[in-house]
Amino acid sequence: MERARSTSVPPLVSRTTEVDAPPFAAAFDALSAPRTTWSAPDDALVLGSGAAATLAASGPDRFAEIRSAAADLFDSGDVHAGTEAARPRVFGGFAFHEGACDGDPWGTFPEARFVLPRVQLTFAENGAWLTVNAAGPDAAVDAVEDRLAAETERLAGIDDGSDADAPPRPGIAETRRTTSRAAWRASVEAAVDRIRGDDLRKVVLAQALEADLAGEFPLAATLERLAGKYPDCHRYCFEPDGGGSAFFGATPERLVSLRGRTVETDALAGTTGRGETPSEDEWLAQELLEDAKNVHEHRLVADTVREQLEPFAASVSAGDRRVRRLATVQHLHTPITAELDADRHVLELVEALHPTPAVGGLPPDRALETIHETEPFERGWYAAPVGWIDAAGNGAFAVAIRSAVATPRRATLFAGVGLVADSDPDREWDEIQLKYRPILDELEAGDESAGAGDD
Ligand SMILES: C=C(O[C@H]1C=CC=C(C(=O)O)[C@@H]1O)C(=O)O
Repeated sequence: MERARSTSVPPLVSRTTEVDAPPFAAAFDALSAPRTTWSAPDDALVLGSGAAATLAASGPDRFAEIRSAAADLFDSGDVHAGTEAARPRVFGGFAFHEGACDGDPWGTFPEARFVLPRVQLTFAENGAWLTVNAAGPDAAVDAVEDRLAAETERLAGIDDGSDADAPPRPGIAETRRTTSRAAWRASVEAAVDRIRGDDLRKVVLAQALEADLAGEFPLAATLERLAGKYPDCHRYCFEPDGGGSAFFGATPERLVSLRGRTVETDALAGTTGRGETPSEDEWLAQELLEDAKNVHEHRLVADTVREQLEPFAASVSAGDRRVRRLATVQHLHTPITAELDADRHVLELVEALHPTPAVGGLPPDRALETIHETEPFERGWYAAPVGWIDAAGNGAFAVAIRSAVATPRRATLFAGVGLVADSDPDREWDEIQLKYRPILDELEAGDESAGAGDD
């Protein structure tokens, strides 16, 4: 069994001060790799830089190994934080399944990797906070306090970029699909046959789209634009050691958040487009709420999430099914909350829930087998859990959809759809194109872009 590797070991020293922070994009550009960003509708925006400790793991025990490495790291913390959100956290994610990072563009992404940032800038409701973390035998309070003073000064000297225009979108020179329309039709028909044959109840099949960029990819500006357009989504960005590429996105799907014994999660599945007018939007939403295929596809997710939480919970309750409206699509959404029956670590819940049938399928083993046999690319961290963990075992995780891996001149986008017995290949193809839009819109540079055609 491979053990989680920690490049640094406790003790952990962490100091925080309140700062006047520059705008997010200016701070992001000024900080060094590996950089991490995390932000959720009910959470502070955190920007991490460097690694005071890196926890990595692979294989079937990767969730447990990260949990135990994080417990070791946080075990002997000497932490002074001015506010809850600025306390040290490790940020990172997991591969969708074992072996999912064996191939392009995932070469630099381990199957599980969490980083305690050396420098953590937190934009919270009660102000901006700068945290410096150190871990390992050489971690010393004096050195951390000196570094905090130096980083505060450095932050104050960052040009806030207010005189400069945000860098433009890079434009797309060329795109390549992993899956032709003919191959897609054949795959969907084969999956639907399996579902009708009782072998499978649901499977989520995905595609990837590789885009050669016409100009340099402006990561900070892209993250800032996504934040403006998707304020209700979880936004995330992870650079592997040394930087050079980044996995990022804006996902509407929370996997799980745990604070104390209170769990919040979402069932999100079943999709339609946006209308041209408010009344068309409303009509589409109503049709989605009543559509038997989408309701079935959604119910499988909501029921499974509830069932998976039950063994941990004193109570589980689900809200009404509703429509979640995003900039490019509308989804069926059921919010689910639970109270745990005992203290648990958030990664126990992550492991139990992933992959939900919103990104895997049912039964899970058969769905994963179908995904392996069908998809001609590796999912890597796409559709997998990304988020953070703190010293108390609290944390928040999102499902990394509406995402891409980007290097300065290339981006690979991912999108998938849930298939049930009456799924139609062409409608599902169109849905995939809609799900590329959040990232594609940030890559295309108006008219001069080649864009992603229909076939
Ligand atoms: C797998 C994806 O979306 C999932 C989440 C919401 C709705 C979905 C659907 O309607 O098919 C998918 O289950 C994706 O965006 O790549």
